[in-house]
Amino acid sequence: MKVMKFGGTSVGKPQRMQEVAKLITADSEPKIVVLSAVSGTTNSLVEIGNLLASGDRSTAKQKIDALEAQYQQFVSELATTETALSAAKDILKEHFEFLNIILKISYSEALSKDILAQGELLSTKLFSVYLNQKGINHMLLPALDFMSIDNNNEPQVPQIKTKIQAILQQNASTPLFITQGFICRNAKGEVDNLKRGGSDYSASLIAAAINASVCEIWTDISGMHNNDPRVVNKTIPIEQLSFDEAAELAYFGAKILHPASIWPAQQYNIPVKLLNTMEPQAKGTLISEQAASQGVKAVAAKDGITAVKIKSSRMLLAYGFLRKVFEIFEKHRTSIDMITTSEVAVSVTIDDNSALPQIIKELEVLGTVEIEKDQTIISVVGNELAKSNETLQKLFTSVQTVPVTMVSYGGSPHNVSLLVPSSFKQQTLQLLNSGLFGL
Ligand SMILES: Nc1ncnc2c1ncn2[C@@H]1O[C@H](COP(=O)(O)OP(=O)(O)O)[C@@H](O)[C@H]1O
Ligand SMILES: N[C@@H](CC(=O)OP(=O)(O)O)C(=O)O
Repeated sequence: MKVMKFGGTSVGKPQRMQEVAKLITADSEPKIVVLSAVSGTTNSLVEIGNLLASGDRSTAKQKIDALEAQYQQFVSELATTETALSAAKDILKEHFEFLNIILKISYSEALSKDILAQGELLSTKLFSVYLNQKGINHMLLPALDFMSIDNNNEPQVPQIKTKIQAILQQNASTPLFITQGFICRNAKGEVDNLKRGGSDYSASLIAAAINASVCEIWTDISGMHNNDPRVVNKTIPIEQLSFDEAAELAYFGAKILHPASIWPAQQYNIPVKLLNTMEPQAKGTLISEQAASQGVKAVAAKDGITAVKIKSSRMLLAYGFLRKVFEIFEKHRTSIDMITTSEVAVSVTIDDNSALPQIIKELEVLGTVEIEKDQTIISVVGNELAKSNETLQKLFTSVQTVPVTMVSYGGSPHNVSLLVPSSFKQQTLQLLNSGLFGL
């Protein structure tokens, strides 16, 4: 059995859904198909939630109506029989009535998650209507029946496994299951989600839970590219990556994959393929245990980083100092990305500033604290990067003109990270594209 995940752009138009139907029926292997929301929908739902949170119900109502009008147009193109059109319109009625009811209820965090879940519920149900119209045998598998996270927002893999396997056993003759990416239930049993872009994570978790033959992530580009195609002019696809390399790239900003989407596949050794819905013949990228070759594979950038530098003469020869620093970040549930130390100072980077004022206050007991906001981590990812002197030499020669504020290497042999002011991000990615890849 395999897992095929289609992202927002792959189901973003009625014609795209028709293409997806062809791709999932191209071979006879049983499959679980994971769909994201139609592209743009989750952003609209976020806006609606934010408007409700700020008490602006009338603009929220306008947004809901505009979204409904888009979906009415969508279903009028997708459904070509009266039965299908009526089924699709019933689905829209149900979900837009729900959004309109929410307008009247007082806003809460839990309600905002319910709002966000409407995108994936709509896309999967409408796709199911289309499959019925085409006479394609399938079953809708509600993600809220099996996908769950614990108190720390971590997926509960053993429970997911038990639940999904029971459903599959009860429906052993069904060749095709359609389910929602992104959405799940939290420890309180409420509707929740795996964070933006989380459908990749859903797919990988499902692939791990059913021990799939492969986890295919279908998107709008032919695999992982060597650099961010939204930022630099020329990029090339990478044919093969190891799990470790792919995880580094996903974590450090390659938007094609959700940051956490690799570990479930890696833990259960399930190959992941990145493929293009618009160009299904293209090779894409195979992600597996094996790294194809040594050397640099790709560069990625992660924005919205803050550097925190703690200087203390007391650090000199003081054991336990780093523990005290890390405990403060841990207490405020703020994870650290990069770390560098010298004898008198330690610098770390964080991507979540929500607890920064309290963190600074507590760090100031240990030493002087300097903060640098609007930074970007540029990660150069590959296999055994430092085995070749040439790689490091080329890397640092490339970025000679950039004011690099931190450098990190050694945490893994697959990553060299540089911290640069965000205003230098594009220039740095471009310089590395020429210096490391000759592009
Ligand atoms: N290194 C990279 N390789 C490929 N795509 C990348 C990379 N970095 C960023 N991207 C962007 O990721 C996009 C695909 O991810 P995403 O928009 O989440 O797709 P989907 O909606 O299908 O899940 C591509 O269109 C591309 O612009
Ligand atoms: N719809 C969700 C989940 C997701 O993964 O979407 P996509 O596959 O289009 O990145 C989001 O926009 O965050």
